[in-house]
Formats: sequence, C-alpha cells, structure tokens
Amino acid sequence: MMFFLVGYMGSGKSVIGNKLAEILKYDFIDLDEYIVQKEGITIKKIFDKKGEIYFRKIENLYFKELIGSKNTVVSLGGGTPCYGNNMNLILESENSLSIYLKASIGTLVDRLYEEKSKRPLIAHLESKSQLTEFIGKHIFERAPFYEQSSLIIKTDGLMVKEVVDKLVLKLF
Ligand SMILES: Nc1ncnc2c1ncn2[C@@H]1O[C@H](COP(=O)(O)OP(=O)(O)O)[C@@H](O)[C@H]1O
Ligand SMILES: O=C(O)C1=C[C@@H](OP(=O)(O)O)[C@@H](O)[C@H](O)C1
Ligand SMILES: [Mg+2]
Repeated sequence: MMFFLVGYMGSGKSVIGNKLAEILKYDFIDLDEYIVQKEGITIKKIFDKKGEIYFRKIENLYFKELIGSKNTVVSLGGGTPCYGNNMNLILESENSLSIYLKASIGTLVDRLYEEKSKRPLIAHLESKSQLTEFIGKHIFERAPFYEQSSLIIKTDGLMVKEVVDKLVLKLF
C-alpha cells in the first residue's frame, strides 16, 4: 500500500508523513528530500539556477520513480499534484491513497512565516500580509487538484500529534 500526502506548503505533509510511516512501520520518502539527494543540490538552488520549469520536470520524473513502491508513505511537494498529470497518476495508481492535509490561509501563514526562506516560491515575501495575499491566490488555483484526494483531513487548531491521530482513526 502507498499513501501520498498532498497539500499546500506548510500543511504538514513532511512532518505528518514521517510520523504516519513510523506508526505503520512503512518506509518514508519526502519527495523534496529525494530530489535533493538525487540532484545533490537544495530545492532553493534548483529554482535559482535552473528555474521552476526545470524543477517541475525533474519533480515529475522522480515522482514517477516512486509510484508502485510497497508499504511506503510519500510526502509530496505542495506543487506536485498541480503539474503535468501527477494528480491523475496518484488517483489511477493501484493500492494507493491520497490524503489532503487541509489548512486555512491564516494557519498556513503562521506556520510558514518563520521558515519561508527554504521555500523559493514565497522566500521573497516580506510581511505576513504579503504572504496572506499570495497564498490566498495560489490556493485558489491549487485547491481543485488537492480536493480530488481520497481523504481530506482538516488540520486547523490541531497539534501535529492530533493530526496524526485523526488521520490514523480515519484510515482504520
Ligand atoms: N498541525 C501542526 N501544528 C503546528 N505546526 C505544524 C503542524 N503541522 C506542521 N507544522 C509545522 O509547520 C511547518 C511546516 O511543516 P511541513 O511538514 O514542512 O509542511 P509541508 O511539508 O506541507 O510544507 C513545520 O515547522 C512543522 O513543524
Ligand atoms: O508548493 C510548491 O510548489 C513547492 C513546495 C515545496 O514543498 P513543501 O510543500 O513540502 O513545502 C517544494 O516542493 C518547492 O519549494 C515547491
Ligand atoms: Mg514538505
């Protein structure tokens, strides 16, 4: 079985995916970390040196390498389901479940403000109000992809452990 964690930057895909894998005794792969390992360069540097289109191309290639793995939790990047045919590949892949970690714009801004420098798409935004405006527009474009997921978990007001518990309860 494979679980794909989907959602906007800051929704908790990386941290929740890791914990879910631990509980299930599954392998854990964070697609961004996988890309960094394979390319030997940070995500920020890939964007800076090669641009977003190049990133989307390799993101799609590495994502396809992971499909079909056994007993694995994969935390995707926030943009992964929104480019190419990635979301369809998840939905069509056998023995797989997509999980959308949903959070309000306010929650995402609070979680991302301190760590936006790691994320090239938002690193340049200076104030919380700029971040709020950007995320509002961006989520409007992306939500139709995220919403196709098999399971939707609302994470507002929940601590990491509470999100994991809620997810495990929904799964079993
Ligand atoms: N439910 C939560 N409550 C509080 N902080 C959270 C929660 N989920 C994630 N975080 C924090 O938000 C930040 C972004 O989480 P991360 O897992 O990297 O998100 P993503 O991979 O979706 O971008 C991290 O600092 C993480 O610890
Ligand atoms: O939303 C996006 O397009 C991106 C999200 C990031 O992953 P996280 O969602 O784990 O931050 C990373 O893949 C890259 O910076 C682009
Ligand atoms: Mg992540």
